[in-house]
Amino acid sequence: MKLAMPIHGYAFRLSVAHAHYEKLATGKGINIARMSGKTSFDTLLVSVPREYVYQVTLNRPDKLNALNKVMWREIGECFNQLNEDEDCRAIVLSGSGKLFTAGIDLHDVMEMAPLLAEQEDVARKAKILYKFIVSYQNALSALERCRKPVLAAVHSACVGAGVDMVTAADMRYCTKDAWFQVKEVDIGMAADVGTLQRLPKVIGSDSLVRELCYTARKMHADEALASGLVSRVFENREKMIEEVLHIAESIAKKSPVAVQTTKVSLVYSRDHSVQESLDHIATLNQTMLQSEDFAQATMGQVSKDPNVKFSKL
Ligand SMILES: CCC/C=C/C=C/C(=O)SCCNC(=O)CCNC(=O)[C@H](O)C(C)(C)COP(=O)(O)OP(=O)(O)OC[C@H]1O[C@@H](n2cnc3c(N)ncnc32)[C@H](O)[C@@H]1OP(=O)(O)O
Repeated sequence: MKLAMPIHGYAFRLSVAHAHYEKLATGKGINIARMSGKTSFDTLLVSVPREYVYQVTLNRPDKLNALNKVMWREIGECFNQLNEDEDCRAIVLSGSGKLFTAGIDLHDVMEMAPLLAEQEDVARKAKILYKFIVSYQNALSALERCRKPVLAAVHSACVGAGVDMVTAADMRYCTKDAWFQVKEVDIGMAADVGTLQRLPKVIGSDSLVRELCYTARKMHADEALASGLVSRVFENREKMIEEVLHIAESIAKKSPVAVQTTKVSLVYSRDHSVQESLDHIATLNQTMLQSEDFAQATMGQVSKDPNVKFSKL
């Protein structure tokens, strides 16, 4: 079948965008990303294992990747930068060492008490806490605000703030020894950086969400799969990373206009009515369907060409 596509006016240009980052080859054949803005992070390892695929690894293995103040800040900075990075089309989020993350750094939590004690008045104390909470919320919401799909790859354990974090990701995968724990009630608090807001939308069963959040019991990989928290379970971390990178790569080969508009629309639709969401995508696509990607991808389908290359976005 031949399809005439009005491609005149579309400049099928090679990307001339200025280089945003430099890839540095390492001995392992993985490229360490040097992004615009901050070039490296103290608590995160950022690499480019496949074309257009970034991997962000939580990297405090000695402390089981507990989220300390620096890591909270760097997560927000990193995902905000990747949102802007035209060389990034999909992101794999993983943890280094023994497990994915042990949640918030409990030493930081304990440091809060003397800080609050400096203030006598409840309103002044509350103001300090409010700023903390909102800045931590924003750090994790950066995963969701980032237009590039985020694929969380969880090995061994994902505790407390880790669950807040992965529920802000697009997809979740885990190893067969993995467990998830909404641990906040065990440290005497209601979760406040995403789990209570997003987990009910992810796994659907309100009853199960409440059980997990009130009891802080562990949910193991088989139950995480059955409940829909994760899409797939893998034998071990190595096999999981390999396969999740493969999924990310398949996303990165598609039109960035199509994928990123899809993410924006899915996030919007989760929080709005069907009609509001239909209006929203109609408004987006009245522009996006004029993109060169639409013409190129459609022609690729018609001509059965699986190797259409899309310009950077
Ligand atoms: C505005 C706030 C919003 C956010 C709220 C978030 C809330 C939460 O995240 S609640 C959950 C907090 N996390 C925990 O309660 C988990 C604590 N850790 C553990 O229970 C165990 O470490 C674990 C079962 C995960 C693993 O046990 P394992 O025996 O394998 O390891 P450990 O010997 O316990 O730990 C090894 C070293 O890591 C340090 N560490 C572990 N977790 C944390 C942590 N959350 N914060 C700080 N440090 C942690 C542990 O102290 C060991 O360090 P070292 O003694 O120097 O070897």
